[in-house]
Amino acid sequence: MLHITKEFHFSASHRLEHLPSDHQCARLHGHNYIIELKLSAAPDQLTEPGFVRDYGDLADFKKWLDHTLDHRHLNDIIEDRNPSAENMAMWIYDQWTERYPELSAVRVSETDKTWAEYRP
Ligand SMILES: Nc1nc2c(c(=O)[nH]1)N=C([C@H](O)[C@H](O)COP(=O)(O)OP(=O)(O)OP(=O)(O)O)CN2
Ligand SMILES: [Zn+2]
Repeated sequence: MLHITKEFHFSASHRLEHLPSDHQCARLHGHNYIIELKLSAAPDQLTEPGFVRDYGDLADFKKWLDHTLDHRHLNDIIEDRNPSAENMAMWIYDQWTERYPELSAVRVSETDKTWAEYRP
């Protein structure tokens, strides 16, 4: 298998529910998020130029990210689940798997030390 990844950045606020009230993440705070999309294909499925998919095709995702999540309060956008990094990774995967059938994983970083990954 061949795998490609591209990373995207946005900033947003959130507040995590179901945590003890003294947990720091129960309070309103923000992150400079990094999202990584991973796309995969078998060698015989590469496009003629030898791509899993042209990185440039992911411009749609960047536009959506800027419009939907950048400088927003995530609790207002992702209404059906707590906006943890894990839930964000699953939510983004579900929104984009139809548009990019080669999508194999979504990774979400909230801080420079943490990553959550969804790989169905
Ligand atoms: N498994 C998860 N744990 C935590 C999540 C999450 O989404 N999934 N989210 C948070 C907070 O929103 C935030 O990311 C804080 O993370 P944390 O690493 O605990 O915070 P710090 O940067 O302050 O950690 P230091 O160890 O002090 O650098 C919390 N947990
Ligand atoms: Zn947080």
